[in-house]
Formats: sequence, C-alpha cells, structure tokens
Amino acid sequence: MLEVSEAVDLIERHVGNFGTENIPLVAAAGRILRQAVDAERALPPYDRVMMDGIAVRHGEGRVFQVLGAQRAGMPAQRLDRDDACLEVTTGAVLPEGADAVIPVERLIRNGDTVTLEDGYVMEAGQFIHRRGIDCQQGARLLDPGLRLNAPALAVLAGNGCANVEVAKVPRIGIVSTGDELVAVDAPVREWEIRASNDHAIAGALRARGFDDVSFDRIVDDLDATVATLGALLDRCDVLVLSGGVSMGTFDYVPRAMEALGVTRIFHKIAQRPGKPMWFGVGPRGQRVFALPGNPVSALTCCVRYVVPALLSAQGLLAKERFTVRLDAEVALIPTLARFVPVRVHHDQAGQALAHPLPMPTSGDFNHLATTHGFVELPKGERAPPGTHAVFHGW
Ligand SMILES: Nc1nc2c(c(=O)[nH]1)N[C@H]1C(S)=C(S)[C@@H](COP(=O)(O)OP(=O)(O)OC[C@H]3O[C@@H](n4cnc5c(N)ncnc54)[C@H](O)[C@@H]3O)O[C@H]1N2
Ligand code: MOO
Repeated sequence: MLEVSEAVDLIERHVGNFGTENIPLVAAAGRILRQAVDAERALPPYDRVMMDGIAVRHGEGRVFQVLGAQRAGMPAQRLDRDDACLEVTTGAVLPEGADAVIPVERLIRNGDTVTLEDGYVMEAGQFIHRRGIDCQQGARLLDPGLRLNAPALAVLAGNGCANVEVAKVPRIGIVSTGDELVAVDAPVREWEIRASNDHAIAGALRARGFDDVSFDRIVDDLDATVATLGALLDRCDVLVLSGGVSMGTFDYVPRAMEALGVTRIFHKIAQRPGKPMWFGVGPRGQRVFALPGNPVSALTCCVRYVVPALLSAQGLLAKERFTVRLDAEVALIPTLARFVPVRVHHDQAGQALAHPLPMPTSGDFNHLATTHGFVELPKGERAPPGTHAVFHGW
C-alpha cells in the first residue's frame, strides 16, 4: 500500500494542467492568474497632491494670493511666485514650481487671500506623493500563480489590463455510486439513505473556485457504470466518484475504469479513513479520483488529494494548509496514517491549536459539521498534546 506522500507525488505527476484562457477583468475575481503583470507606467504617474488645500513654493511666507485652482484631472499649471498659491484637490497634479501642499484646515481664507494658521510650520515636499515612488514603469507587480483577490484586481485595473490570462476551470463530474442512494428531494425508504457525498465534494470544490461541476448517480451494475462513466469521460476533465471502490462484489468502479481504458495509477493508501482510494488517468488525460464511499472518508480524501491536485494543476502557488498543535492526545495507528477531524482555536499567544474530535466511524458525517477540518498524523502509537500537525480546512 502507498504512503500518503507517495500518493500525493503520483497524483502530482499525473495531474497536468487545464490550460489558460483570456477573460475580461470584470469576470476575473477569484481566478488563478497565469501571466506576469508589469507596471504600465511609473506610479503614481505624476507628483500627486495628497490633501485638499493649496500648493505653494516652500518658504517663509505666511500669506498667499490664490491665483486659481488645480483640480484633479487637469493638466499641470505653473506657479512662479513665492507669495501666491493655487488651490488644489486630492489627486491633482502638483503645479509646476510648487513643492509643498498645505491642508485647507490649516488655512484662514479671506476672499482671494489665504493665511497660514498661527504657529503652522510647513516642510518642503509635504503632502506630495512623488511620481514613481510606488514603482517604475515596467516593474514586476504580479507573478503568475496568484489567486486574484481584491488588491490584485486593483493592480490589474490600475495598469490597463482589461483582459487577463487565467487558469481554465476544469469540468468536473461528481458521481455517486450505490443502489441505496436517494436524492435530497426524493422520498426515502427505510433501507435507503440520501446521497450527501456529492454535495460535500461539490462544496469543497466550489469553495476553491471550481464551479463547473455536474452531478450524476449510478446504480450498482457494471454495464450502467460503464455507460455513465463513459459519457462523463467524454465531456469532463476530472471525475470525482464516491463509493464502489472497496472489496465488495458490487464495487464496480475499478472494473468499469479498466473497461473504459482509464489507467489505474494506484488503488489504496495506508491511511484511515480513506484506505480504498483509487486514482487513474483516462485516455484523454482525464483525472479520475474514486473516493471511498463512507462520507468522512470521501470528504477527507477530497480535501487531502483532489483539492490540492486541482489547485496545483491551475498553477496556484500558495498552499492552503498550515501547522497547528494538538491540545489533547490522539491514539495513532501503527500501520496507517491517520486523519483526525479537529476544531481550531488559538492560545493566548495567538498560536493555532487543534482540538481532536475523532469520528466514531467514517459514516458519522453529521458531527463533521462541528469541525473546521482535519489534521494529518503519521503512523505510530500516540500523539501527545503539543504535537505539531498539518491542518487542512474543509
Ligand atoms: N471487506 C472489506 N470491506 C470494506 C473495506 C475493506 O478493506 N474490506 N474497506 C472499508 C472502507 S475503509 C471503506 S471507506 C468502505 C468504502 O467502500 P466503497 O468505496 O466501496 O463505498 P460503498 O460500499 O459504496 O459505500 C460505503 C458507505 O458509504 C455510503 N455512501 C456511499 N456513497 C454515498 C454518498 N454519495 N452519500 C452518502 N453516503 C454514501 C454507503 O451507503 C455506505 O454506507 O468500504 C469498507 N468495506
Ligand atoms: O477507511 Mo474507510 O475510509 O474506514 O472509512
């Protein structure tokens, strides 16, 4: 059986990428940037006035004649006199010849004359945001691999990028398998259960920007499984299945994959939950993740393997995971890595602590909703309080 890290490496090696597309900036929030962005011009592009008030030539004078107004959006005017000023607004170009801005609240105005407030001392260069101080033309502002958040969108807009090259979002087919499964809005009989894995998996994916998802259900029948999966392989880049991958006579997923020419990369990882996980690559390079059906296993495997693989295929550089310390002991398993659901809180120094809430079985998904994610623990006997562990959020 593979170790967790070996499974991650194998997926990483086969996951490839989904290509890029050029989209309008207005549609780019949350997408993964796939181009570099350089400054269109020096920023700010001119000496920018930072306060509403007056622009003057710095000196000893205290009374100034107002010659006119230099408003934002006007080309630069000229100020040649030490005893005069131009009224200015925040964002205006500093008038040529001026080298200080005095805020309006420091002035007493009388007709066309302004006088400095008693005791006010001006400094040369004050309240001027100098041309090029933020960056020079051509300076690198954004690198590929960034998720386009609010500041990054502002950089794109501020530098004339009306269209932007981003990673394509893959088409993902989410498939539930099992005769016992019933849709959320259908009548349910005593021996049936409602399918919940598909919604959990879609939630984990959508929360990371993978919003092109479809839902399908297949019954425990080899021909039906082959037919539905075949159609999905034709139109999807990624399949995420749950159920039908363990040892049962009616666990048809591995056999159907073989019949459809999907190459098995691995089956089974030394971990609990999620041991029977299966991963393969289709004839067109489609990535097929077949997750174990138990709800805790399915969601844990989705967050531990599917989400990071798809994000890395999109070229995202930042990793979502971070390190926490356990606040209570966890019993480990000598032969399997263990994923344990936790609630995260912080100690007085602001350090992230994880409170373990092991689920009694991998079928108990209702209690998962009280947790924030899970920690990954190695094989062993016990993890005492204080143990460092990697946390993965739902
Ligand atoms: N003889 C063995 N039996 C099992 C083994 C084993 O190694 N030998 N492994 C166990 C482990 S571990 C897991 S996990 C499960 C995984 O089995 P499958 O992937 O084949 O899943 P199913 O049998 O189809 O379902 C398991 C369980 O999950 C429920 N389920 C399935 N799909 C959904 C869904 N979409 N929404 C909600 N719940 C779902 C299903 O009703 C079952 O209760 O196998 C063990 N058995
Ligand atoms: O490992 Mo299974 O994934 O116990 O529930």
